[in-house]
Amino acid sequence: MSGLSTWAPGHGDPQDDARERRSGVRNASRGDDARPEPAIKLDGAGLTFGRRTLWHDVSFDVQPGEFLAVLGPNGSGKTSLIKVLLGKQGLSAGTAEIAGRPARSGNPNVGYVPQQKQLDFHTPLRGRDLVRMGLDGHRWGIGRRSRAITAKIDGLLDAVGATSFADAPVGMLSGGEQQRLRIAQALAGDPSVLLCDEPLLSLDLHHQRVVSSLIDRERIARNTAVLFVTHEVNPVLGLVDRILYLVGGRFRIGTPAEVMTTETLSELYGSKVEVFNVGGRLVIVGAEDNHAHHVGAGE
Ligand SMILES: Nc1ncnc2c1ncn2[C@@H]1O[C@H](COP(=O)(O)OP(=O)(O)OP(=O)(O)O)[C@@H](O)[C@H]1O
Repeated sequence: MSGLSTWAPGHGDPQDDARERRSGVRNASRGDDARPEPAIKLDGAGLTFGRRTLWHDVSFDVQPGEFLAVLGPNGSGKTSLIKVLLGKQGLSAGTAEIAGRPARSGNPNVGYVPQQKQLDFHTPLRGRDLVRMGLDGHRWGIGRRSRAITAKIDGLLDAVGATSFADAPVGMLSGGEQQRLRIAQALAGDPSVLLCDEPLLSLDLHHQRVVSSLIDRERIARNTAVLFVTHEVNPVLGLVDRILYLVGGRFRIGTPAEVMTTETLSELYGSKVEVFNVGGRLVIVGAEDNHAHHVGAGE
């Protein structure tokens, strides 16, 4: 796998400069003294299942406060990357670190929004219980009823627009309503790294905006690093600092302006892919036609 485009912000693109200011990552990227520990670091990482190599030689850092979108066709290994960072999937090669330590399961500094799965109708929990499960018990002394906990949960429920169904059994809620609760749950622990697997799936346009800007506010307020897997980049295009694009064992990483181009994506897919900017929205033509060739690459 080759990642030709390494992160090199500050090429004079005003949008890039704004992104750096928002995320406060300028010093980190230029090797100044104030360089923080990367929130996420992959070094020579590879993942192979049997004879199939999903990706290899993946090296990149995500800085605190950075918003990285991960794109790629079905089966390109996006969810597997998240599983590695959650410590649920071991690498075949290389290392994966969260804040300087090997990725491990149960890390309270990592928030996770899983790919959507409808909860069982009989799940014996209310919405607010689900959110409460995301609180770090050590910090909040879970078990004690505290006003601070209630206020925290109420604030999160309000932020995702879930107050009106917070006391309903979760299994009875729609997919989008459950998804908003999962996002509140993932944010409840004030994570320093937030891993989101298709968090906008099944949300209507209004709630896509609500959820994206909530995640972004959290990123800014707490300098949270966000790794955001999505098939649809447009809802977060104005928020992302960089894009990691995986296709058939290859990848590119860079700013949206670097990665989301006809030239870069055609090279990555190995066939003609066109990127059009239509009123600020990116329309990609040809990628879905071509990805089938690449899903099995490396086998
Ligand atoms: N534990 C495993 N053992 C064998 N194969 C696996 C395992 N986990 C994932 N795979 C395979 O790896 C490939 C990539 O899966 P992954 O879920 O990471 O892709 P993805 O890019 O997230 O796809 P999608 O966009 O469809 O969600 C799939 O073909 C999947 O079947």
